[in-house]
This record gives sequence, structure tokens and C-alpha cells, in this order.
Amino acid sequence: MSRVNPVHTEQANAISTNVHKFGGSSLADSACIKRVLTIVRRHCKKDDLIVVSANGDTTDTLFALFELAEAHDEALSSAIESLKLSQLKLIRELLSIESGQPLIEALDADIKQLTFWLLNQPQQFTNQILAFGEVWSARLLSAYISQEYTASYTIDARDYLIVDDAKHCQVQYEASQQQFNQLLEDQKLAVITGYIGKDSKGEAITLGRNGSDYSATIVAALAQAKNVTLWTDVDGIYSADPRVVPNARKLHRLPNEVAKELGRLGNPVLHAKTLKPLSFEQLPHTVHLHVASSFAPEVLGSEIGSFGEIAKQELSVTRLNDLLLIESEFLKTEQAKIAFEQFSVEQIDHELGFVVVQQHTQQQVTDWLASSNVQVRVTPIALVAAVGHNIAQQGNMFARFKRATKSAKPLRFIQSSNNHSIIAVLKENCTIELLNRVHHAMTKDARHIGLVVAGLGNIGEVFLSMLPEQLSRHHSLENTYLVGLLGSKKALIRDDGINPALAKALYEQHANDYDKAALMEWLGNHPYDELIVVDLTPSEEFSDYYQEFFAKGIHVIGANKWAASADTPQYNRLLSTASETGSLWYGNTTVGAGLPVNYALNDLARSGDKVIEISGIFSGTLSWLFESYDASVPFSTLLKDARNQGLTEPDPREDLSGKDVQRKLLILARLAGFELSLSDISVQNLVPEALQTISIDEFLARCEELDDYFEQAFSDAKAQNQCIRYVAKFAKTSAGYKAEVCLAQLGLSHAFASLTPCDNIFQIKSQWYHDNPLIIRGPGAGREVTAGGVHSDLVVACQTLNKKSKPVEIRGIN
Ligand SMILES: NC(=O)C1=CN([C@@H]2O[C@H](COP(=O)(O)OP(=O)(O)OC[C@H]3O[C@@H](n4cnc5c(N)ncnc54)[C@H](O)[C@@H]3O)[C@@H](O)[C@H]2O)C=CC1
Ligand SMILES: N[C@@H](CC=O)C(=O)O
Repeated sequence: MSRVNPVHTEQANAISTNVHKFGGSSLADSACIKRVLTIVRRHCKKDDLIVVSANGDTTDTLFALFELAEAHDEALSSAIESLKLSQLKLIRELLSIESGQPLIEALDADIKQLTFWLLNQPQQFTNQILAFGEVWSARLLSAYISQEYTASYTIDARDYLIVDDAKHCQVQYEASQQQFNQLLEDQKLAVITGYIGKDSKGEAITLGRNGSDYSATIVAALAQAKNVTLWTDVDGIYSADPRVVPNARKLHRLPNEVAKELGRLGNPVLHAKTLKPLSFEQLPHTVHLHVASSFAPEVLGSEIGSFGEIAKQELSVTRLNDLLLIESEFLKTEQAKIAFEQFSVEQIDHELGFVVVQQHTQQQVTDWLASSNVQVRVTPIALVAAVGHNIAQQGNMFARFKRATKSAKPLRFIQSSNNHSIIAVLKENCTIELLNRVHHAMTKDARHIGLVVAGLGNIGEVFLSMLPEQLSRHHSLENTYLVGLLGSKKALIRDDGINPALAKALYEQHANDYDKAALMEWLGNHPYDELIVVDLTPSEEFSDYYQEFFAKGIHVIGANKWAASADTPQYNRLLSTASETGSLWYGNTTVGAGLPVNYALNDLARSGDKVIEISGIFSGTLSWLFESYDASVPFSTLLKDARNQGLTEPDPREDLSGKDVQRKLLILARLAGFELSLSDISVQNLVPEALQTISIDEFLARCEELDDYFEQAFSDAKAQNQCIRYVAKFAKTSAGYKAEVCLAQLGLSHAFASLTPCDNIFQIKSQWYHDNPLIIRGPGAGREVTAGGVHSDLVVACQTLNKKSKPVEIRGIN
């Protein structure tokens, strides 16, 4: 399941073999296998390789048969029969009579052989007996794929995978690769048995616990695959065990070295051995390992590989209980260093002379030490560890970790030799409470938020120029990363982040052409906990994307007014999709730039007040123009000036036509709880018909044609000791409401008459603010105030998102 990033051409061109491994729980019954087929159809190319575990608990059943055989228990034959029936059931439920018949015959023969071995020499054939689980599983899936989708064949790993011995499972890569290559068939999907292999004498062996994951990464190394996906029953690697740490986050991208450390310290999904082949030195590239859920294949899982700085900041916390600390002077010797390679140990420190082992390894280790005639001290202990790239070298992290574990009075702290973990050795098991405390202290439970900025014009540029300082200033923005910049034709998308201080230059150098489909594909697969699109475009087309953004759970902060003033059905659809997926939609700057008018109306509505009337001057441009205009300078000269200051819409006719004000009045009326559309608001257009449909450039060239009209309007008003102002008014009436935006003559003492040029004024009458209305006044347009208002929305959005914890669906870990 390699992440697609069509905006990035280098990645889009990479064609490679992928390995997909399906675990036992993903193949447990016919419903699961059907789900696997859907994944195969969607994600597997013909030259991909599939590795399987045994169906459901077949391996446990085979172990149980073995024990019954050893005990000469007479329940053996009925247990064999029920195993056979469960396999027959799968064959019959999935395959037609024709495709199923060869499998039934093969199963009959296998069951005869299995029965013979169990009754005669179970010990000698243990591995052959256990291998049946994977053989049956591979055979069934391959036949099912052939029947339903495309030609497929099986490979029995005992025909190519040579490992040195069952304990260490060191792969003989060269010999295995030669044999493996001979088994591959063209244009067919291979289904390969996991968990099993052979030793150098050709005898069957198994790869031990979680052996199928190991098989998958070995296959990846042999096939020089680029990606391995472990399809399992959890949807990724979390920052702590999500069954007991509710604030655990999915780690979307994990550097290889950190994943290895997590595996070593007992992560239930990642196993140290699984990751070994990924660093096989003869590989021409880094293999990326993905963990995804076959029960929710559409959910993006975790990816392990080589990444840039953002992924290196991921932290996680893990615990290992029921361990033993074995201390001995002997452990300080050179001899011990070599000898201890044979044991599976959690930690070893030759300088201080101790090892940490799981309790089941104790006997092995202490027997061996006793046979070497050395004194040992054994203490029951537990470990709690914080794992992250070079964490041991970060003094502040170590200090935090010490504070968080202080109450458990650790016996000692260990820094792993690779620097990727710090470990506290505890004398009692690490409780859930302690694990949560350490997780909170180390990760601050913060979510990682990706930011995509669309529209790099007036407001976009200033927004970006303020971003570096804002990111370092606000705690809630600590894990917010700029990952995308979108212009109308070109996009720069970087999973690893874009340096906000160099954003514009990087965009100019590296942005690629993009289309909507490519953009949506990336947005649907982004590696962040949350993604915010900041819409600083004036584009109606871009606002049409919101529906898809919300459907994908993406949040939107918009200065763009189109979506919030869309027609009623479309607007309601946006609201309900956002609410279904938990997407945030903030647009404080759509009205009054940075003024908190949207917040105020939201607050009144939330508190139970009822708005009766909203009126005022809602256009910064028109405010600036009419406050400044005294007929001494032509109106058109002022208009061009307002445009140069970044006050006007990209097309100033949006302001002059009253459309911009009409949209703003609609947005406010909706916030106050009224249902209406633009067509319900009457509007006076100040652009003469002849200038309405020509291009912007032509309009700007001809805008002197406006001058006479405004000179006349100004002198008419002046003659009556009045002024002209473009006023918006929404009022509740007994028949419903009345809404209009128009040029009005106002007395010079009117509250809307003498504003600082560019100021907006919002007068809100409500049940609570009746005789003395609520007034909000201040600059209503301009680059800084608008970009500042967008930043204010961003801070609130990040604060909200950081408090959000996503429920994790857990199906048990296989
Ligand atoms: N200028 C102001 O004082 C205020 C502006 N706004 C709103 O902010 C938005 C931006 O305004 P300005 O920066 O002044 O406009 P601008 O014209 O200076 O910049 C807009 C940028 O968006 C880009 N763009 C257009 N369509 C696009 C698309 N489909 N995808 C990506 N980029 C696209 C354009 O190429 C341009 O670079 C507008 O929606 C405006 O209504 C809101 C409050 C105040
Ligand atoms: N052009 C608009 C910009 C803000 O919305 C205005 O002048 O008010």
C-alpha cells in the first residue's frame, strides 16, 4: 500500500514490486478472505508477491494436535477431523465445485499424511506438521484469486528459503535468492507461505513467533521490493498501546531505526526480527514497511522507512513487564559479549554487568551462567521506555522522562547504545497509570497537524511571512507543519514539510503542475493526524472542493467567501458533511477581515440570544473609498489606490457591484441562525452595465467612466449636508426578514458616517442588545489584519484539534 503522491513526479514514476502479507486474523474465515480479495484487487499488481499466515487459529490447532499426539489422547482423531472440516468449509464457501475439487483432494492427502506423522513420529515431523497451516492457506487464497480475479500460483517457502538454524533464523540470502528466482512465474500473482523455510540440509523449519511477518520482509529483500505491507487487524503503530493509553496517536511515518528500537522493546506489532531484512545491505534502495488493517483498508496505516526531520520527531512510549534483571561480574567480560549473542535479551550492559531478560528466558540464561560457574543476582523488574530518534541525546527529553517516572522510583535509567531509547528500570510492573503519565509527559498528547495553504497572493504571502513566528510562539502549533502550497495551477506538496521561512522561494523553484484528482489523491493519503487547508484564494472553483475536503475529514480555514455564501442546499450539505466527519470550518475573515464579528454572532447564538437586526458598513474597500472621497481626486484614482493597498477583491468590481457585501451579509445572517440565500438579499450594483462583463484589465483601463456618477452622488448628498455610504442591513420582520445592500445618503452624525477610512462597522441588535446595540468596529480589509485573522483561526483550530482524541478500534493483535 505505497502512499501515492501524484504531485511528486519522481515518486509517481517509480514502478516496483510490492509484498503484501496477510496475517491469520485477516484470513480467519470466508468473509475475511473475501475482504482480502478486495484488497488484492485494489492494491496488487501482477508482479507483486503475497505472503500468508495460516487461516485464523490453524497453527494453534496444529500445536494442540501435536500435544494430543504426544499424550496419546484419544481425542486426537476427532480433533483432526474437525480441523479437516474447518478447511473444507472454507474451500466450499469460497470456491466453485470445479476449482475446489483439486484442493479437496490435496487436503485429503495432507490429512492422511498429518495423521500418520501424528500417530507415529510427531517429534520428528513437528515442523512439517506445523507447515500445513500456511500451505493450506496459500493454496486456498491462490485458488480463490485465480477464480475471482487473475491467474495465481503458490510458492512453498520450503522450496527456497534457507535459514541457518531455527533459533537465530539467519537467512542465507544468496542461495535462497537463486532458488526463489527459479520459482517465479510471469504475469501471475504468487501466494507464498509465510512462517516456514528449510535449513541447509533441506529439513523443514519454522521461523518462530511472528515468523510470517519475517517471511514477508525476507521475500521483500529477495525480490528487491520497494514496499512491504503487513495487513493485519490493527491499523498501525501507535505512540503507546492504544488499548490502555486513550491519547495514543497513530505514528504515520516511523524512521527505520526507531521502529527497530520499538520492536526490540516489545511493540506488539513490530518485531525486531521482521525489520532485519529491511536493512539487508545488498538492497539497492530502502524498503518501506507499511502496517495496515485488512478490516479497514481505506484507513492509512503506518509507514516505516527512511524519512526527513518531521518523522524523526515522533515519540512513543512502551512498557515491558515481568522481566528479570540478572547481574554478574562475568557479564563484564569479553567472553560474555560473544556468549550472549545466543540469548534473546531485552537489554545488556557489559560495562555495568547486567542483562534484562524475559522470565521465560531466565532458566536458559541462569543455567548457562551456572555452568560457567559464576555468581549471579536475579531481580524481578519491569521497563518503561520512551523511544524516538536520538532521544537519548536530548537532555530536555531525558529530564522530562525522569520527572514522569520519578514516583515509580526507578532502580536505574538506561540509554540504549543507538540513542533511540531511554529506559527506566522499575522494581514493580509498569502500571497503566504510569504508562499514561509518561506518554503525556513525553508527547504532550499533541496531534501532528499538516497545513496546506492555497492562494499565494496578497493575503497568502503575508500569512506565510507571519507563519514561522506564529509556529514558534504558540504551544498549540508546536506540531503543526507546512506541507503544501497551492497556486491556481502549480502545487508543492512535501510530506516531510516545507520550511515556512523559504516557502515562497521553494514554491517558485519546485512546484509542479497539478489537477484536482492528483490533489485529492494526496489529500486522502496524507501522513498527518489532521490536515488543515487554508483557503486564501478568491476562487469559486476551489470552494467547490470543500465538500470533498470535509468528506475526507480535512479541516478548512477560509478567507474565501464563496462556500459560506453558497446556495442554501449546498451550504447545508457542507455543514452536515463537516459535522459527520468532525471537520472544522472556520472563516472569521470572510467578514470584517480580522474583526471578531463571526465569533460574536456565534457566541450570541450559542448563548441563547436572538438576533433581530444586523447592519453596518461591511466593505473595507467601499469604506476607504467613501471616507476618502471628496471629489478633489477622481473616484477611479482612489479605486486603483485601494487595489494597490490590497484592500479590494482581486477584481474590484466584486466590491463595487455590492456582491462582496451581499455575501458578507448572508454569512452573518446565517451565523445568526437565519436560512436564506444570496437571491434573498437585494443589491445595488455600482458598476455601470458597460463595464460589468469586460476583462479586469479592460475595466481598470476604463474605470474613469465611473467618475461622473460618483461626483454627482457626492455633490447631491453634500447639498443636503449628508454623505454617501455603502450600507448593509438585515432585519427580522413580522413577515420573515428584509435584507438589502445599497448606496445610502446618511446624516453626518450617523454612526456609519465618520469612520476611519477602511474601517468596518457592525451594529447588532438582539434581545439582549436591544436599545443599545452591540457595535464592532475596526479595519475591515488589508493584508496584515486579514492574515492575522486567519492566524487567529489557525490557533483556535489547532487548540481544538490537539484536544481531540480519536477512538481506536482494536481487534486484538495477532
Ligand atoms: N484583501 C483583503 O483585505 C481580504 C481578502 N479576503 C479574501 O481573501 C482571499 C484572497 O484575497 P487576496 O489575497 O487579496 O487575493 P489575490 O488575488 O491577491 O490572491 C489570490 C491568489 O489565489 C490564487 N488562486 C486563484 N485561484 C486559485 C485556485 N483555484 N487554487 C489555488 N490558488 C488560486 C491566485 O493565483 C492568487 O495568487 C479572497 O477570497 C478575498 O475575498 C478576505 C478578507 C479581506
Ligand atoms: N474586498 C474586501 C476585502 C475583505 O473582505 C473589502 O474591501 O472588504
